[in-house]
Amino acid sequence: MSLRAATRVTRSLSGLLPRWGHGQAPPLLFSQQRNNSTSPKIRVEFNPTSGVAVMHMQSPPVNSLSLDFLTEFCIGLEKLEMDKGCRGLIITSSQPKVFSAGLDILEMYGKSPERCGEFWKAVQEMWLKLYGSDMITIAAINGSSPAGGCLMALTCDYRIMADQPRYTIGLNETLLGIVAPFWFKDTMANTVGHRTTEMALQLGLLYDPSEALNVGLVDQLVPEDQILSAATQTMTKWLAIPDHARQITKSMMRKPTIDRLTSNREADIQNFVNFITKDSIQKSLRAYLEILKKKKT
Ligand SMILES: CCCCCCCCCC/C=C\CC(=O)SCCNC(=O)CCNC(=O)[C@H](O)C(C)(C)COP(=O)(O)OP(=O)(O)OC[C@H]1O[C@@H](n2cnc3c(N)ncnc32)[C@H](O)[C@@H]1OP(=O)(O)O
Repeated sequence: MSLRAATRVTRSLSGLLPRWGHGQAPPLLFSQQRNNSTSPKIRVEFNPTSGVAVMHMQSPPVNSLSLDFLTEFCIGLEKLEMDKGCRGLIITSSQPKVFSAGLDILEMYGKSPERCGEFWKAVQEMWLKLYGSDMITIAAINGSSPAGGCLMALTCDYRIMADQPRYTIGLNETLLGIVAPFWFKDTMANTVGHRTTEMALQLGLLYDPSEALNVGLVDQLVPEDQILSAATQTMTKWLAIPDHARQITKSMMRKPTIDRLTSNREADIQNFVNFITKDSIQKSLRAYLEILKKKKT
């Protein structure tokens, strides 16, 4: 069953699910340990000669954005940002078929409000650091990239996607019964425009690569085995622009969007915590997780 179809089933399933109290975890049916491995979730290769770093996301099975992942990602990004020799960053995945599955649903399910707040702060931090980066950032999207994974790609300066029709990308939050926050919406609207964003967000559209190229969600499609060489070629063009002029221009374009979150950070965390810990939302997330599990059987 496709996830789209599966999500329709979520709605009919939800009435059958048991109720549980606010902030109280229902019985754990899912492995909550999966992302607790101590092996690095990010591998960075930096070439001092070209001034370009490649960040490989390697958090099995699907590079979901857990608190640990986001913390490691931000530390890696900060180190590169502070290195004056590093001018460009390519972000890609080492996991087969998936760029990133988006936010780790297990971080939003059955967790205390405090933990949810800590998690959301890390999501904000990732976006603020990447959207505001002085480096040239290119997403080499070599797999599916729903929701938070799409946000991560949108946050870069340029997106190259593997031309593989079974891969999809988009902000599909509404399909899970959740709402993309205003800064997800702003990031998408800044890329593809208001009308496309309005429709895509309401319908939770996941685009295949050609559709994504058509609406401007990605900038280029290439065969999967050429994705890193294409990203390197594009990087070379961008590196030819004087850094200070490019950085000031980038900041001019992005600052109003960044300021909007920066000046509302605490309220945004509170909104997230209030929303995600609601019984009805927890119920949708639980049903969605069950469907993801059942997909295999
Ligand atoms: C009023 C306004 C207030 C605003 C409040 C804010 C509200 C919250 C906003 C939240 C914003 C963003 C949300 C997200 O990013 S939610 C995540 C959305 N992601 C998805 O829907 C993707 C789901 N996954 C997939 O579609 C597929 O897994 C895949 C990525 C296409 C890969 O397919 P696959 O066939 O290769 O792998 P699959 O068998 O499905 O999965 C392998 C295992 O990974 C688990 N898994 C998949 N995705 C996630 C995930 N996002 N989090 C946690 N775990 C995930 C899956 O369950 C399998 O597990 P297991 O191997 O069976 O144990």
